[in-house]
Amino acid sequence: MNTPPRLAGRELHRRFGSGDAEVNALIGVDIEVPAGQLTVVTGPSGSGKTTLLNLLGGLDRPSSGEVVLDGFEVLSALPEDDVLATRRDRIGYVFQTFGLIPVLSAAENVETPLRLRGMDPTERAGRVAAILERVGLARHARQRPHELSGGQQQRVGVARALVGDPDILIADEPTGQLDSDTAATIMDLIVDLTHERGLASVISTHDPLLIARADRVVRLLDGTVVG
Ligand SMILES: Nc1ncnc2c1ncn2[C@@H]1O[C@H](COP(=O)(O)OP(=O)(O)OP(=O)(O)O)[C@@H](O)[C@H]1O
Repeated sequence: MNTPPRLAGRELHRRFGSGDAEVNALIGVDIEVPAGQLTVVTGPSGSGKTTLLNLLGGLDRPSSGEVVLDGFEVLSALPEDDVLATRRDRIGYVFQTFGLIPVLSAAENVETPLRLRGMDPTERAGRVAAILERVGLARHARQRPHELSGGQQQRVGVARALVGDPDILIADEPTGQLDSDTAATIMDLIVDLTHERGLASVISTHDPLLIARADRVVRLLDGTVVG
């Protein structure tokens, strides 16, 4: 029997607005995001990439269609509290603009999701140290975001996304603010962590060099999959 994909979108439609102002951002999108693979969503500006990632990550709900976990759990139909619990326990998010809290150190930023879970301080400290080491920032743990380069800030972002040991990673244009060399190193890190940890990773990008590193590519145009 085939293993169902960790994360899938089935016949996803998302409409915004109504009447003359109605926008069909997604029109019947199917996507599979298997464990241990990096799936890249690409397409021109306005093609629906952010809308799709927001649905897959439980940050928004489809107008119709389903987001399905492990072949049976319909994330898009769960009550809001259960969506929040799934997001907290199973999904890590990386943002284009890093999303770090300026007054907190790198380690404190990474620790934030563990605090929200109520994890005890000793376990928190161990987990934070381990993931900072893995992303190459052990020596920068006490620095604040403004003391770090863009690439280092995004490493903090990746560490924060993964410190809680999620099995799904969602990243919307994670390298959009970075120069091309730095973007490549962040992409390599995401690819390696995806394979090491068996993550079902889905990221959006315009960058052809980054698309080339994907295990799977989904191309969007005007809200539909074109290849
Ligand atoms: N909240 C919203 N209200 C109205 N229209 C929206 C909303 N969010 C997205 N859209 C529209 O849906 C379409 C898809 O937008 P989306 O942001 O998903 O595209 P994208 O491929 O991520 O673009 P970019 O590469 O520029 O980030 C666009 O026409 C956009 O204007």
